[in-house]
Amino acid sequence: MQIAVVSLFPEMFGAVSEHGVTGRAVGQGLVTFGHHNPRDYTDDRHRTVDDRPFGGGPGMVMKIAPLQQAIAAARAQLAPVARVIYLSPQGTRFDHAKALELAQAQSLILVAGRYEGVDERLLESEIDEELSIGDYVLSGGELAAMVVVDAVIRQLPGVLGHELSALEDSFADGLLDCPHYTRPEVYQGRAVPDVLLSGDHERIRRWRLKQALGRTQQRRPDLLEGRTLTAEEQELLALYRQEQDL
Ligand SMILES: O=C(NCc1ccc(CNCc2ncc[nH]2)cc1)c1csc2nc[nH]c(=O)c12
Repeated sequence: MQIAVVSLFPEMFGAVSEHGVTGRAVGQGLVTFGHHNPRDYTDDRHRTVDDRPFGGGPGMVMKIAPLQQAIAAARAQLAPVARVIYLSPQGTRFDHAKALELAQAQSLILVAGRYEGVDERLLESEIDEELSIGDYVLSGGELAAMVVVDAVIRQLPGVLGHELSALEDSFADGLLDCPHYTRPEVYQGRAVPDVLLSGDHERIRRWRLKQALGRTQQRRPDLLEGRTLTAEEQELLALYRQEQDL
């Protein structure tokens, strides 16, 4: 997959392109990662990328031309059909389904805004879709773009160790994750649940599924609404509630 970002702060993206699983994917060439700074496409001495809003009001708006030229440069570098996404508080909510969908694309161009946003005519002429990562106010689109990059790269074949880990990623099957433990077996008087030390893999599988179901119901009941529970899951959830005196 080819990814290009259009941003005034390209150096921010090192967080995903130079570290961890995503950094390794870039290093291995599973993903190519480029960036284009609209400031490099300005033609005035002050390299102006923003201007005051028509109609007045606070803040500044990003000018069309530098963005459009940066996007054109990105298009020129990528495979012909690139999906162009603008990260925006006005966008549709990014989720796992969208990450899976974007992972099918041959190339992605992610446009991150600053200031109050971009001239609407840029959106009309260049952007295929707008994505938000949630209902809170960020200082720009870069962090949101990195969230999208990380979630999408993880879904590419060959990126994660054994394929199963992507499937086991409980968001993939709509549940929150179970608790995790590692050495020591007792830490400051707190012991690891015996079941995990039992070596009984079926018992461990059931315990983990019970915990995932119970925690999902307690913390994110909305995730269970769209999900039919198997007979085993219903049984385990009932057990969890008994154990928690729910
Ligand atoms: O560029 C982003 N944010 C910068 C930003 C933040 C606030 C405003 C000002 N909005 C005024 C307003 N809001 C409602 C009515 N009027 C403009 C731009 C961003 C990209 S994706 C994303 N996902 C979640 N949160 C985000 O902030 C983002």
